[in-house]
Amino acid sequence: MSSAVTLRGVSKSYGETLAVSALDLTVEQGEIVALIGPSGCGKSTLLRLVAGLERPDAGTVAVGDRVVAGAEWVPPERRRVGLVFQEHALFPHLSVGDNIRFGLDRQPPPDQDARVREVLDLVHLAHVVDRYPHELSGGEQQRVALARALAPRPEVVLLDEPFSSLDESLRARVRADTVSALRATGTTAILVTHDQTEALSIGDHIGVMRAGVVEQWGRPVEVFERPVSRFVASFMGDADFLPASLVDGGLACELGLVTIRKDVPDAEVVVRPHEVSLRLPAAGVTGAPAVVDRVEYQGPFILHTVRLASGRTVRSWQPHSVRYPVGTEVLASISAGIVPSLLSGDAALAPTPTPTPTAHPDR
Ligand SMILES: Nc1ncnc2c1ncn2[C@@H]1O[C@H](COP(=O)(O)OP(=O)(O)OP(=O)(O)O)[C@@H](O)[C@H]1O
Repeated sequence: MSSAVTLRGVSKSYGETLAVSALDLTVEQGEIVALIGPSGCGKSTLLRLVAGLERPDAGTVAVGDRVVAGAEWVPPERRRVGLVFQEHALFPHLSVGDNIRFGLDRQPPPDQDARVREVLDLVHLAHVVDRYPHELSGGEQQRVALARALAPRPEVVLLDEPFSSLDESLRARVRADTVSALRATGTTAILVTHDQTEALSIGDHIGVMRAGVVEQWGRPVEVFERPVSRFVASFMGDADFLPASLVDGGLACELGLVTIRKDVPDAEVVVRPHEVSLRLPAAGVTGAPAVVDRVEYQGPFILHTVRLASGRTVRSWQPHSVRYPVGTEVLASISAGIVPSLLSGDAALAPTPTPTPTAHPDR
């Protein structure tokens, strides 16, 4: 598979601020990539560098096989890059059809008309071709913006928080329409988002950015289940950190044995709320004694925060039907089949051999 976008050693500063720092990135053709990271980490700057709205101070940017920044400079309008921003940025005085036709001015008018119909069909908005932007809902405007970006058949579409101005239920629908339009046309896309669920659900790859660099690049499951650092573990979902110590069978945290390896005495264990089981004490039930400290109703789940004997707390999602009142004594353990990530300092350790699922240091 050939690359659609390649960045090599790309840096960009604004005065004293290093927005993007010696960054390497390869996006394959047809992929949807989600970039996520805290505010100010350089996500939008990266998109602007690919679009040609900024020039890199160092490094090269290529779109397809063509270098567009670095040794060469190709202006934005000749990069075959489509843009969709948070603010829909449609021309208010042009109809939907003319907004889309705007980027097709080099094609004969009959071809333009056919393409306008085609891209509006893709986003299920053929019926609004003659309306003006103010006659559309926010979600419709965003889908028209996508149609306009797709119309000239770009090599890559860059989407900068395209759904963030939409309310939650609409966002899910527009997101699904966007993904299916991108997939149907095989268009490569780089999407900037603040929303972890969005990144995990639509990215073929996710780049977790921090301070101008991509701290982890991986498939959603890798980024979520095998974070490379404390930062990624805490940024991509809720995580609690428990110190581990050496016991007879390997390395254990307060919730039980986590690995048979013994070579990392100062490790910490990363546990997420869906990985922690809580059960009421009974014969044959094992786990670390804990007391329910806080209970939050979260719709499909009930988040329980429990205090362990050490005074540390961990969170556990319980199904809708289970709600232990504050003060309930429970036994907490890492759910069967879960292999928690381990940290040494701020860096993750490579995946480790697992203990037998029932092992617990207290029993
Ligand atoms: N035109 C500019 N002039 C000066 N500084 C800038 C400019 N654009 C961005 N920056 C700075 O560069 C850094 C990266 O900004 P960027 O907009 O790329 O971050 P971001 O990750 O997209 O943030 P957000 O999620 O808040 O949109 C920030 O510190 C920002 O203040």
